Amino acid sequence: MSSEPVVSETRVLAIASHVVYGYVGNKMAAFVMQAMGCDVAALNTVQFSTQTQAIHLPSHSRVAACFVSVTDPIPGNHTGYKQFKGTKTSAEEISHLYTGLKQSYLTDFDVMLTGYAPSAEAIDAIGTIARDLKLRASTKAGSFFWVLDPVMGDQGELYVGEDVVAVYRNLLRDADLILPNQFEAELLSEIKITSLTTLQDALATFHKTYRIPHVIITSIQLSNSPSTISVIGSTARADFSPRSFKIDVPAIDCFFSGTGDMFAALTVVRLREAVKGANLSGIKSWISSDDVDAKDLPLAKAAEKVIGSMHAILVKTKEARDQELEGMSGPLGVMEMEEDSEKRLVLRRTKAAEVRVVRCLEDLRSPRTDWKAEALARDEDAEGQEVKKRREQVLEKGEA
Ligand SMILES: Nc1ncnc2c1ncn2[C@@H]1O[C@H](COP(=O)(O)OP(=O)(O)O)[C@@H](O)[C@H]1O
Ligand SMILES: Cc1ncc(COP(=O)(O)O)c(C=O)c1O
Repeated sequence: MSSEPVVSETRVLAIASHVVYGYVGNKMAAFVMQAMGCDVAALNTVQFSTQTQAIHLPSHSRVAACFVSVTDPIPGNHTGYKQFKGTKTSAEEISHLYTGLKQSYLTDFDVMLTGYAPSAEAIDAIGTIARDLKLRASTKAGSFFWVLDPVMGDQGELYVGEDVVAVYRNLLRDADLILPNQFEAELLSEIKITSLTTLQDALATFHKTYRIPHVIITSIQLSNSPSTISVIGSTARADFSPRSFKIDVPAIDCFFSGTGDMFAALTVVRLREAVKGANLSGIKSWISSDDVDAKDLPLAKAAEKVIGSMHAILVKTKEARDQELEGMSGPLGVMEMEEDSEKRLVLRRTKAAEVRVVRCLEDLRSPRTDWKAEALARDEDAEGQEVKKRREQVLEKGEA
């Protein structure tokens, strides 16, 4: 494993959550990008005590727009801590903070990375910032690239208001790369992904209808194999049809928090590197022709490295967590209040592991090279090729 070069001179505006404890949102993304040599300006959309995302509050109990104070117990499935406190940044505050940057002429960002935002209004405000940055970059013939992680939910459950979906759909046209998970891709494309064909249809919708040049669906269950996570990426061809690839990764039997943010941050770094720091905006400047095979796309090369780092770090996180949990199977009374018991209680209750990112800098910088992209065919293509092969065999036999 050779040490990888880090990206220099990349200025990123990162808009996502802040948590006091743990590694999700900007706590994860800003750390990763800074560790890899980027200058990061972090604008926080919430300030919470801990991760919360996987807590699925029913719509009627969703908390007020500006202040959150949730106490134990929270009903339903959750993978985060059962309680959290904190505040949400309003749309006005987000715009105000950006105005502050503009007034000081501090808007020369190469990339904007956006993650979780707490309301439709806040997401709208983020869209306005993206458009403004794009306009400013274009008037100076500069480069600007918006990586949009449309954080809305997972595995069939929304953890934002229903009004957020339409707001994201309105913003898609301005994004350069989107990073939905399977559920978010289905919500945005309005296509249920059940096969390679429907997957390609969803990708085609992003490219053709929304004119998004690049898409990575960060996790998808395509086959019936629960032991594999597929990462699917696509860069549009000149006619906006998908040119897609797949990278299969073994699923680790553990829930992690912050993996979406880690994936996004590493993608920013590795994509800049894959195009050798070139202007990311204007797909033509760094993808010369339609002949480039899907598996050789800069997006695919970047994704291979992203996964190479992530998988190594997640394996180590799981090992460390297993060690911590080892020997904790004895009875644990809620009344045991000494520090160790409290910690054990928290560990047991919290299903989502905090990724050990700060302890694994070497894995961030020198990704493993085990995961390779392969071009993705459409079901129909595969079927068509099978039919063609059989026809050729019949013809050969006939001629013989
Ligand atoms: N249990 C897991 N096993 C292996 N890899 C995982 C696991 N959970 C997350 N990942 C990695 O994290 C990436 C992003 O995860 P994903 O669940 O799609 O993020 P999110 O839904 O938070 O946006 C995946 O592409 C995969 O590489
Ligand atoms: C407040 C909060 N909690 C938890 C998460 C979990 O993140 P992930 O979906 O990447 O695991 C996020 C992600 O942005 C978050 O903002």
